[in-house]
Order: sequence, then C-alpha cells, then structure tokens
Amino acid sequence: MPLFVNQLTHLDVSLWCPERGLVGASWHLDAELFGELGEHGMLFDFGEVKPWIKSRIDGGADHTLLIPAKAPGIDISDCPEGMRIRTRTPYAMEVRGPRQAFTLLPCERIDTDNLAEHLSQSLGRRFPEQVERIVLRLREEIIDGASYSYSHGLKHHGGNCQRIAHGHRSRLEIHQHGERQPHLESHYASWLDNTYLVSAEDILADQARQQTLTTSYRSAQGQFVLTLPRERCRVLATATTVENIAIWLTHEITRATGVATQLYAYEGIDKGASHSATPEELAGDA
Ligand SMILES: Nc1nc2c(c(=O)[nH]1)N=C([C@H](O)[C@H](O)COP(=O)(O)OP(=O)(O)OP(=O)(O)O)CN2
Repeated sequence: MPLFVNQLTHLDVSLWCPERGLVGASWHLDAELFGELGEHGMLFDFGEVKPWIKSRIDGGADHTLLIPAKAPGIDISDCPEGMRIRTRTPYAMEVRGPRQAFTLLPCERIDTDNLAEHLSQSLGRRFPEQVERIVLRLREEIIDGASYSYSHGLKHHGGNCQRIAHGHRSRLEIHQHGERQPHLESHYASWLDNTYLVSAEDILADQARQQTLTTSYRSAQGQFVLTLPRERCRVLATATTVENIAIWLTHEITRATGVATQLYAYEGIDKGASHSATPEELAGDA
C-alpha cells in the first residue's frame, strides 16, 4: 500500500538552462512511499520518514547549482577551488567553487522528471524499516500573479545559502493606494527574471570591455568565483538577503512612481520580507 506525503519539503536551487542561462528555481517535493503494513496497521511512522527524506535532500541537491553535464557548450573541470563549470550557450558563464555547491546530472537539460529521478536515487538503498521504495516528485508553486527567478549567494550564511549560485522562484506583491498593482508587479518581475543579484562589496571585477561582471568571496565552505554577462546582474549596495531585496525594491519603486509603496518580496515558497516607504521618507536619502 502506498502512502504519500505532499509538500514534504521544498528545493531551492539554480540550474543551467540551454535557453535561459542561469535560472533560479523553487519546487515543492512530494513523496510516495511503498512497503508492507506493520503489526499496528502502520506502514511506517510519518514522523520518522519525513525528517529522514528531508535531511537527505537538504544534504544533497538543495541549494546547489544543477548542471546538465551533456548540454552543448558545457565544460566541467577541476580547479583550486574544487570544480569549475564553463558554459557557452545562451551566454558564457564561469563558476568555480567547492564541489558540494554543484550537482551534475548526465543529461542535456534539467527538468522536474530527471531531477526527481536523481533525487530518488540519491536517497540510497537503505530505507527506514518497512519502507521498500520511495518515489519523489517535484512541483512548481502555483502563482496567480507575477513571479521571477533569481540566483544569488549569501557569504555570511552559516548554511548552504552561502553557495554563490543557488536561487529561487518567487512571487512579487506591490501595493499602492491600498491595492495590488499588477502592472508594476509584472514590470519589476520581468526586470528581475533570470538575473543574478550581487552585493556591491562582492564584485571582484566589472569588465566594461567584455561586458562581464565577476563576483567572488570566501565563506565557510570555501572560495567562490562567478563571472556573468553584466546585463544579467542586478547590483545591490547590501547583502542580497530577502529583507534587503524588499527594502531595495520598495525604494526603487517608490522613487520611480512617486507613490507610497508596500512590497512583499518572497524568497522561494511561502516566506519572505515586507517593507514600505513613502516618497517623503526617501526625499532626504537621494
Ligand atoms: N532572515 C533571512 N534568513 C535567510 C535568508 C534571508 O534572506 N533572510 N536567506 C536564506 C537563503 O538564501 C536560503 O536560500 C533560504 O532557503 P531556505 O529554504 O529557507 O533554507 P533552509 O533550507 O534552511 O530551509 P528549509 O526549511 O530546510 O527548506 C536563508 N536564511
């Protein structure tokens, strides 16, 4: 008899897409579990199996950069930082960092089916007692308004958010005059979509000639370096926490529209930060 656990956890990653380049993604993870009923009429205790699966996902592909190793133009090699990935299509990117920051899949493109299959295999063969087989599925959050995908890294984070290229697919809500502003939401979501958010203090080189930007930092997991086309980057004066993203966007929109703005910035699924500002408050900062 199969048991299921929907939304057991979620995955926040970046991936290399042959058409869109570096893309942030967030997915719900659902699990289906197969086994024999035990003597108390239970296949297994949800309370034991859920943390077991979550810990393996968190310690594996979650918060990594997913690379389709067989995609055209992908070059993977060792380097002093650990692993170096170079891409050519749709644009050139180079990223270096500790191996644990990357997940390589032997495919030409990453989709929810081959990634879920990879995750299922990464659970290994030794399941908790009575569980014989586990099937994992990934699902995008249903978002009825504007959303955007971004990648970033938080060098001060104690966990895996310090990895230089992990990302999220996030809602964006903008309120003015007490109402949602769908046009503004779409405009700013498309301005941010498929971008890399970089903190100004992490910029190592801004090469005007090549029109690329290189960001680099050392964090607890090791040294990270990332070079991307300049036009794919959005630069913040602060670290790219969701709190700072909310403040940054609220200020940009309040200044651009001259209207008091309240904004909800999400970081992936179901969490984020809100901020509000008025043109009068910002007048002194300009
Ligand atoms: N106050 C903040 N805390 C964290 C921020 C942030 O911006 N502000 N950001 C991060 C990371 O960017 C991270 O990607 C968030 O991922 P999350 O899924 O929350 O991290 P966990 O894996 O630890 O949570 P799960 O419940 O296990 O999915 C972290 N914190």
